[in-house]
Amino acid sequence: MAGNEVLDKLYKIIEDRISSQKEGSYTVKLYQKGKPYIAQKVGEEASEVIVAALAETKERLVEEVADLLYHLLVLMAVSNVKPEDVYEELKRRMKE
Ligand SMILES: N=c1c2ncn([C@@H]3O[C@H](COP(=O)(O)OP(=O)(O)OP(=O)(O)O)[C@@H](O)[C@H]3O)c2ncn1[C@@H]1O[C@H](COP(=O)(O)O)[C@@H](O)[C@H]1O
Repeated sequence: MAGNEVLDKLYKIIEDRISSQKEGSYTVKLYQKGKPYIAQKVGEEASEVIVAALAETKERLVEEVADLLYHLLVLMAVSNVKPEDVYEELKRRMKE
């Protein structure tokens, strides 16, 4: 899988978890706690990215960015925002 396909694939898995309510899924656990809780998790993960960027190793930063991206995708999924919506907005802004 090409690197740029990973977020799309993860988003689809997240959508599947939410629709199937798969047992033992962390995504389902987040979904059941509701959007305010998921939004709060995004804030916490963003703070952890900041700490890692300023005071920890590159490896920790990579892990924290991955945590943030995952939680952001869950928040997008429960808000019915697709990755394509974000890609379109980024393309619209893009200056070359
Ligand atoms: N990419 C991720 C991913 N990144 C981070 N996390 C989870 O995010 C949590 C972050 O840790 P925290 O300490 O902040 O949270 P916690 O204490 O475990 O839980 P809280 O009670 O605080 O919510 C960990 O439990 C990680 O396992 C993820 N959980 C799932 N995925 C992927 O999402 C897909 C669906 O996973 P499931 O829903 O678990 O099947 C799969 O492809 C997974 O690989």
